[in-house]
Amino acid sequence: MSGSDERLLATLRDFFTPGRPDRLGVAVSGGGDSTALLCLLASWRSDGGPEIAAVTVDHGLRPEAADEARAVADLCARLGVGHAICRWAGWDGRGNLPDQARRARQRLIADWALARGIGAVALAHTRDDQAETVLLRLARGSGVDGLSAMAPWRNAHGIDWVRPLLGTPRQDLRDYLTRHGIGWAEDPTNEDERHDRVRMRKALAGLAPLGLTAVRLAETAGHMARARAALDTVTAGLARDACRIEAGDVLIARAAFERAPEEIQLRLLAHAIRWVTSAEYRPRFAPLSEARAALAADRRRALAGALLSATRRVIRVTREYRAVASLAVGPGEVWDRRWRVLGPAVENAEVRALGPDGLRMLADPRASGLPHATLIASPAVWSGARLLAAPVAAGGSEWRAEPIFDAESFVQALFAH
Ligand SMILES: Nc1ncnc2c1ncn2[C@@H]1O[C@H](COP(=O)(O)OP(=O)(O)OP(=O)(O)O)[C@@H](O)[C@H]1O
Repeated sequence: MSGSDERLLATLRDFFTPGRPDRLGVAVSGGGDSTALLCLLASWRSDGGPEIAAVTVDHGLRPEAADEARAVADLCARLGVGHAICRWAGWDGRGNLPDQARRARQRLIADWALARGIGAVALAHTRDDQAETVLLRLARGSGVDGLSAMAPWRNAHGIDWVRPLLGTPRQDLRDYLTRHGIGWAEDPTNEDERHDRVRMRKALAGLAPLGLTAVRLAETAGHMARARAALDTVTAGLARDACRIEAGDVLIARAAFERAPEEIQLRLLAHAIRWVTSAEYRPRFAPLSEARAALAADRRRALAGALLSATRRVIRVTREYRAVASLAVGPGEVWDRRWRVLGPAVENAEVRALGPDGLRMLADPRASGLPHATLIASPAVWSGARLLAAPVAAGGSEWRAEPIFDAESFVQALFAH
């Protein structure tokens, strides 16, 4: 084994120390990076590394894809590594194809791992991928979170995704394969200049003589990741000390909020909005910053499906009625990803927002003490235009609204990065 091979193996060992899993999944596209990761993990396995199993997703989008997946299967057979091919046949011809393909791939790989009791899957992103990501994020005006680029570890879809090669140059992996006479597939989209990432890769070559190298950009990502973790910790502290959950709303003690630095205020608001709306992404900076200024001036703002309002003592982040006005599910089903309304079997019963009409039908609309905005966005049971129950707004019926959300998760999610 050459010294270069030894260094690559040491990278893997260091990455997984402490906490080396007994079994590890590896996602292999058949490209150079993931083929090298597969071979390195197989080599480590025979020297004390974890058991491994490999998976390839055939998106069925390029004619060569099936052959490439078979080539990975052949290589795995030679290495004595179990391998599965998952096929994606889900594209409906609409939407952003690369994005849909990536999401489908993640779900397929996670399902593959979960079905085998594999808790962690390794991806082969390299230092060059990291540097390209930083450049792409710079071009979008990202802040600390965006510039921290890809995390070496993250949990999603019920499994851990790990990137042990984030500090390794792509060329080192290609050299490794060449040294060992192992071939790989070149994905033609990696040369297609219609992709921003490809143009960034080419631009990097021109920027390197100015000192803007992949090494430097990856270092920036590392600094930003540490800063991000610190900011998240402070935000979580504020969430723990100054926030409570009421009927699914986030209530923030205003004095404590206003004492916090602007960056922490923005992070807490973004987190509260995401939590209340179950959104995948945080709101964009400009409208978020504008909403913060509006609150400081005692004005309300609707943002990304949430309604933000302030009284003298409390900032309240509520689900916006307009965002849920057209949602309808059967009793017992999840409504707005947040509530499940349960009650007696009634034909034609439907769960919809209470809305202003429903609120007017209540005998005592003020009984719960909750604000108007919270009440109209709360789940209610309807039969056509007839209100059967409003379990959040008014008790005393056979119907109850079970929160799907967990109030504890509001603080805990901030520690999850
Ligand atoms: N079709 C696929 N099947 C399984 N894993 C994949 C697939 N595509 C990508 N991956 C995994 O995700 C990682 C990142 O994907 P990305 O699209 O950036 O890589 P890639 O261009 O396919 O390159 P490579 O295989 O050389 O890493 C890959 O390194 C690999 O671990």
